[in-house]
Amino acid sequence: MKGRLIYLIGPSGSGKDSVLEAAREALQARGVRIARRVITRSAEAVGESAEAVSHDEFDRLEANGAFALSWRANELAYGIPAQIDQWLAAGDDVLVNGSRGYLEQARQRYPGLLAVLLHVQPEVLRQRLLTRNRESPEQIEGRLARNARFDDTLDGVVSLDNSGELRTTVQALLDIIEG
Ligand SMILES: Nc1ncnc2c1ncn2[C@@H]1O[C@H](COP(=O)(O)OP(=O)(O)O)[C@@H](O)[C@H]1O
Ligand SMILES: O=P(O)(O)OC[C@H]1O[C@H](OP(=O)(O)OP(=O)(O)O)[C@H](O)[C@@H]1O
Repeated sequence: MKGRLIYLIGPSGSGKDSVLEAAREALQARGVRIARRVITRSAEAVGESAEAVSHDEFDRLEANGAFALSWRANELAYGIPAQIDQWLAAGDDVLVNGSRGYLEQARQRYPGLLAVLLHVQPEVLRQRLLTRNRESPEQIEGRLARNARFDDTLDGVVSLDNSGELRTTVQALLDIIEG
């Protein structure tokens, strides 16, 4: 039986990376694989959950079919390694840190995907982006402005609130996955 693609999305700063890291052990214990993204972001700004490459290297990888999914946003390019198709074919569930803007394309390739939309209250979101201190103030404003395009427009997604404690969100995510 084929595995299920779990496609975690939400505004920049809503906590996708944090939730993935906090849930990593529990997910692995349940046999859920977590895809490591490839991103054209500077190496210092990428942790365990992503690999940094140059724009040229990204384009080369993409042209060579290295990605199951790839998209561009926030002046960056993001790729999900093609290896996830082997995991899914072997029957494993796979969790990816996805993009709202790319949801429909992802659905076309993986019709049965489970989309989980992380959200936090707007004032909390701005504060978290500022506290994270990874982007410039202009880039933060750009990311907040990008959200307006997605308000209430995402069909067929399960909502997951991350306004409170991380461990509460992790438990709720595990509940969603276990259905
Ligand atoms: N539940 C939470 N409570 C408090 N801070 C959080 C919570 N979730 C995430 N954060 C913080 O918010 C910031 C953005 O989280 P991050 O995981 O980088 O978001 P994303 O990957 O969606 O952009 C980080 O500084 C992170 O430590
Ligand atoms: O279409 P959107 O839903 O707006 O998503 C666009 C991209 O922004 C986020 O990544 P980003 O590199 O910004 O990671 P971050 O969320 O950790 O900031 C998200 O994971 C997507 O890759």
